[in-house]
Amino acid sequence: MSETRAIKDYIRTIPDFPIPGVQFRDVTTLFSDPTGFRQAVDALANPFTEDRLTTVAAMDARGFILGGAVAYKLGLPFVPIRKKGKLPGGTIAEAYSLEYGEAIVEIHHDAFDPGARVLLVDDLLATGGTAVAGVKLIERLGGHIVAAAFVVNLPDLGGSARLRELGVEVLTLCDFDGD
Ligand SMILES: O=P(O)(O)OC[C@H]1O[C@H](OP(=O)(O)OP(=O)(O)O)[C@H](O)[C@@H]1O
Ligand SMILES: Nc1ncnc2[nH]cnc12
Repeated sequence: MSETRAIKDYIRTIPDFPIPGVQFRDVTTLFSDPTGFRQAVDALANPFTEDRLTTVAAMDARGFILGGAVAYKLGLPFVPIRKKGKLPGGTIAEAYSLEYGEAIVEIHHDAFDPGARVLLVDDLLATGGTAVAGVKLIERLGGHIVAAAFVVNLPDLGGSARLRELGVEVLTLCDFDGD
C-alpha cells in the first residue's frame, strides 16, 4: 500500500518568484500527482456536502483547476471569476491588490440567480485581496458565500483573518509560515 503524504508535502517552494523576496508556493507539483490532487479536491469538497450549496465559483487561474474538480465532485454549476477582459458576456468588476501586484477580476452578471449559496475556491490565500474581490462580486450579484476554501494558507499575510473578519467561513488545507 502506498504511504499517504500530507498535502503540504506535495507543494514546492520557489524563492524570489515572481519578484525578489516572494517565496512562491507552487501547486503544480500537487496537481501533477494524481493521489495528491484527488486528496486535495476531496478535502475541499467533502466538508460542504450537507450545506445546500448551489454553486461553486473559483478564481482565475489556478483556482479553476481545483474549482472545476470540486464542482464536478459536488455535482454543481461552476462559475469562473476571471481576470479583466476575458469573459465574453456582460460583467461586473472589482479591483484588488495581492502579494505581488494589482489586478481586476470580473464575473458574468448572470452567473447565478440571487440567493445562490456559493462555495468560493482558490489554490492559495495570501493577503486575501483576490478572495475578498471574489466575495464582493458574488455578494453584489445577491449570492451568499457559504465558505471560501483553499489548499494553501499564508497566515502571516493576513488573508484568513481578513476573510473571517468579513464573516466568511474559511477552510484551508495547509499553512506555510514565514520561510
Ligand atoms: O491572497 P492574495 O494576496 O490575493 O493572493 C492569492 C492569489 O494569488 C495567486 O493568483 P495570481 O493572481 O498570481 O494568479 P494566477 O492564478 O493566474 O497565477 C493565487 O492563485 C491566488 O489567487
Ligand atoms: N507566495 C505565493 N506563492 C504562490 N502564489 C501566491 N499568490 C500570492 N502569494 C503567493
